[in-house]
Amino acid sequence: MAQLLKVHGSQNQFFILDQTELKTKLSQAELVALTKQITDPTKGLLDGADGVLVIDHTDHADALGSMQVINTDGSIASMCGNGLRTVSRYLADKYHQDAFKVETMDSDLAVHRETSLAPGVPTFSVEISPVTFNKESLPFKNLGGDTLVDRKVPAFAKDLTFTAIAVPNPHLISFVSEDVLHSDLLGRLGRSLNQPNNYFPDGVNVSFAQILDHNQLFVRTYERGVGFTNACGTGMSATSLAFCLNHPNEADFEETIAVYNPGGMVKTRVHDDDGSYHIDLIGNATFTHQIDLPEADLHVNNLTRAKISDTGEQIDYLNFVNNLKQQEV
Ligand SMILES: N[C@@H](CCC[C@H](N)C(=O)O)C(=O)O
Repeated sequence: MAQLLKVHGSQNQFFILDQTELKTKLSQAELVALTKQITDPTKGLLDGADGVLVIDHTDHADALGSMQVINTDGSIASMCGNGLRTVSRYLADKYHQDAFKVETMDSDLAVHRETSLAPGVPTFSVEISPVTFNKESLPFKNLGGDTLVDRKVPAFAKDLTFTAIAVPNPHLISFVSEDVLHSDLLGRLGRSLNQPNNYFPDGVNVSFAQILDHNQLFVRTYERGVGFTNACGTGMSATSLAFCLNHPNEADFEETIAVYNPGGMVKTRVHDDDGSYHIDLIGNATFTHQIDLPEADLHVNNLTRAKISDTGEQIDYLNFVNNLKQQEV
């Protein structure tokens, strides 16, 4: 039998597949086919998900494993912050270690177990880096400069300013009013920049942020390869950096920033090492279900014999979210 886990970070939902536990690893084409099927809200399992996180062996020093991120549409992402927390918990439990690195597409990232955000809510901190702003690394074009930091882009919206940051997956960020946050602009912009367009040839994750207070944000994201998501970890990290850079009187480097999102809340800490930035992303790593199915079925993308068991962890996560709401009232 093979095993998958249904997991989430701030209710950004994924399936975890550990290739090292299989007799025969899935090929890349099989992984993509499985992702498109299992994450589909109607044809998949457990109302689908935003992607699949594939764990494999690594030979990199200090790393316990590697993580590949496959978005629900089958595209590959260089990073996933919420997903990395859940992969970190999986590897921490498997190898009985609380601090180590995980190999991702562009870099080996330091992760560690953190004090729980709430009872029964396993919590991990993950490094978000490398951070770049140049148009080649995002990539972007036709935006009138080599970087885009707190600048108006009338083609995107008349009265808003935008910041583009790669962490290393690409993010476009704007600080907006509550009305704009809940308008249809984010969806329209996200959709148009994630089909063939004149600005972001590889697409881009688009986040709108509302400043709630000093070192406090609410962030909503339209994700590349996914659409609207409950939360985007790299998006909230990139937005925290933009918060420190563009609103220096309202946000502090090296201090904890609370980032609320439709799926809950995470904490970030933005570090400035002489103009080179990295971010700590701290939040839940919840396993909601275990799925057992014959390994042969995974290879042919047949989910009909999957046996699903509930871990019971979601109740504790929802208590954590309900307590956040009570604190806000
Ligand atoms: N939800 C993720 C980001 C997933 C990748 C993204 N859709 C992309 O294509 O860059 C996160 O938590 O960071």
